[in-house]
Amino acid sequence: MRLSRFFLPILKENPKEAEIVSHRLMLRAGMLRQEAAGIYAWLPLGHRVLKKIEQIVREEQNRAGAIELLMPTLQLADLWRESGRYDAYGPEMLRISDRHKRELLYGPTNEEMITEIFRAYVKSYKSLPLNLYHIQWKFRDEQRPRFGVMRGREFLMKDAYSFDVDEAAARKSYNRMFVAYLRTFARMGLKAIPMRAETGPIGGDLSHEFIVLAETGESGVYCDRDVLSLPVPDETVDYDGDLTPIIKQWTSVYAATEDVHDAVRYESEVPEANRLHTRGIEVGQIFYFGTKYSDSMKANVAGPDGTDAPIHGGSYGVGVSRLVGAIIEACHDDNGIIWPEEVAPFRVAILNLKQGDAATDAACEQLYKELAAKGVDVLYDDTDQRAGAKFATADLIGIPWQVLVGPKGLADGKIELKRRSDGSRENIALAETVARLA
Ligand SMILES: Nc1ncnc2c1ncn2[C@@H]1O[C@H](COS(=O)(=O)NC(=O)[C@@H](N)CS)[C@@H](O)[C@H]1O
Repeated sequence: MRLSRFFLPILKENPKEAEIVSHRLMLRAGMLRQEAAGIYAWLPLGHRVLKKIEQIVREEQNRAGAIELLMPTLQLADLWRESGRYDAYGPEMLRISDRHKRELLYGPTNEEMITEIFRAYVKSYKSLPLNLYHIQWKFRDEQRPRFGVMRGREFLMKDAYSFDVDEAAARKSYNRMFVAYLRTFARMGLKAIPMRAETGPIGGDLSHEFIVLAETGESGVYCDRDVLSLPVPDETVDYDGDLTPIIKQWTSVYAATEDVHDAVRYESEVPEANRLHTRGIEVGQIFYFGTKYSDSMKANVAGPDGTDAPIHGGSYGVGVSRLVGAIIEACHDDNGIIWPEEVAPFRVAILNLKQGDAATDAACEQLYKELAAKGVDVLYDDTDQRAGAKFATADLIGIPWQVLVGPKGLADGKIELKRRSDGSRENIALAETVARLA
């Protein structure tokens, strides 16, 4: 992409409404624009990151055996009356009536709808286990939307729903999602710690929140520092195998959100030096809720003995749009964002330090073409800004690799390669650059 033809409305000043660094940087880096309280337009740079995050979530859900579909954002109120949640959900629910005065709502979550889809088609235990998911916008009329995408009103969620014949099978589905979440967040360069959590309006009695430690996080957390160095399963993990050793390893080290914190256990189990009481950002939450929805909505299957019984369910959410902010909270410095390579909007930024100089322009064009031909996401700053402004922009928007091309270096056949994450620079031969970055 040529920056001269992109749409990147960088802000020079810090927007006053931004209270936390991720909100500030998303606005300054031209990633996001507020259209209403808690409702955002995703500008091109932000949209590229959102899509990269979404794709990692999708890949790990698919690897764990979940099957993608897409449910609508609008749902019939009557569907929620079946489960009894229509009134229970409270003011966070956006209630809508259409031209025929039919009562609808903008879905805050989809347990009822996925249960309706399931019960319409699945009648036998032989079709289980089943895990269906989608990546869809949600609406929750938060009292106080704040911190940008961290607590929005319209936000993007991956929500998966598992269906099993009994609790034992449902716990296996839960464990598959637990492991998939460990992998998902690690691939984004995050340390997200699974912590025992409250179940709240979703229900059930087993839930883990996946928390990224960050001072600005809304969740208070207590954990044993050792949990930060546990190994994340690699891509050879066998989702059809026994995952309990992994779950046991990750749940035997103390880690709990403040609403389920057990001070006595914490004090007795966690050595003083290992105690970590801090804050964190909840980037995902998983629930086992048994027959909560299948009872009320009559989602039954015939068991091996032929008798009908309600399925055992679980739901598994990831805050896809919240993750954009969470990653910035975890990966930034005074100059701006530092994108982990897997989610960066572009992998390489080419900075032409003397726009208009024939040799420099030619070298940049050549590099741009060759890198693009190798499928590398490149942003070529071909604007007529002076070099200092180009450095500042590249640092602000957090592109992992900067290729600095100027007449002095070119005279020796060299360019300067800068790594955004640690600021390290090295002079390399122009001819080597593509091989280094492709
Ligand atoms: N207001 C919000 N703004 C941005 N992200 C949010 C918001 N509310 C929740 N999320 C994200 O969505 C994830 C899942 O939301 S949840 O309420 O915990 N879980 C569910 O809704 C279940 N139905 C999972 S399928 C959360 O972990 C959080 O990362």
